[in-house]
Amino acid sequence: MLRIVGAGKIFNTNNGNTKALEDVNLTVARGEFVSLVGPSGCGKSTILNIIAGLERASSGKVLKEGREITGAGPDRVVMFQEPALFPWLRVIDNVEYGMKIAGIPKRERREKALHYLKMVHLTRFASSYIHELSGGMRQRVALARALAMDSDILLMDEPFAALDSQTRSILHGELQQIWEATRKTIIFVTHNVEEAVLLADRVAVMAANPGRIKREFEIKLPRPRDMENVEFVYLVGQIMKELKDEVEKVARSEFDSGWSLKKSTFLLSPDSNLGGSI
Ligand SMILES: Nc1ncnc2c1ncn2[C@@H]1O[C@H](COP(=O)(O)OP(=O)(O)OP(=O)(O)O)[C@@H](O)[C@H]1O
Repeated sequence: MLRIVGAGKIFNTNNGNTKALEDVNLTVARGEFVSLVGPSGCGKSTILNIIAGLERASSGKVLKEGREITGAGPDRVVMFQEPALFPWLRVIDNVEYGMKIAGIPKRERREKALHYLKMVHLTRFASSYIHELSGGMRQRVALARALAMDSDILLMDEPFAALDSQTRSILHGELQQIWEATRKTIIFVTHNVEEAVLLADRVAVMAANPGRIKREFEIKLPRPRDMENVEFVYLVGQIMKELKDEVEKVARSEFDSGWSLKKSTFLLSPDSNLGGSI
């Protein structure tokens, strides 16, 4: 069980202090898949970084199995939008890299790397270099590398945002299979409400200025989920509605006066991906 208890975060910058998070409370059960959605700048990445131990909360705390997280650890792995792979290493060596740093013996890490490359269907490309792969394949290498660390928590920060919708859809399928096979706890940040509802057990909607959790939606639809299912569409609509005020609030503070967000722009965006707006 992972518990964020009353977490706040203040960044001190040259332009003064930014209150990025205030009183964030979130509990994630072992093996649960939780998505975080919210307007741009509401602190989604900051929450992931605090859980990862890459940032310290200014107030409150994060507990994992009752123990306070005070720094980074191999039990929590982060996966970013840009896969950050080493171009001079082959695919297999990229997957092995973290294990090598962790001091895992060569034979064991090779076996594990092959196991996870198989899971992301990239065995054939084990000896390829990164520039020879498409964006989707690179992100699958990053996923294999993250899985190979054997962490029990996978923190994913908009991992598929840069991919085209077909590739993203394939990766959704793979991620669901992997999650079902490994039962890792996943916290998944996305701007795409459909993606959140498709994958998660629970969607936490955040508010901005300061960042906090506004509402949580349990997604009880059976898997694999059908995006055209009436209940699916209804849930996406409900979450979008919850977000709309927040997105408007942020947009108003960022745009000129007189700006307004048309309802149609918001609800009818092609794949519920509100891009930079949320
Ligand atoms: N290292 C930092 N130093 C100063 N301010 C920061 C730092 N990191 C984040 N912030 C600020 O904290 C707030 C939350 O940022 P964060 O990146 O967590 O939001 P986000 O919801 O992930 O945004 P987006 O959806 O645009 O990626 C923003 O106002 C941001 O400018």
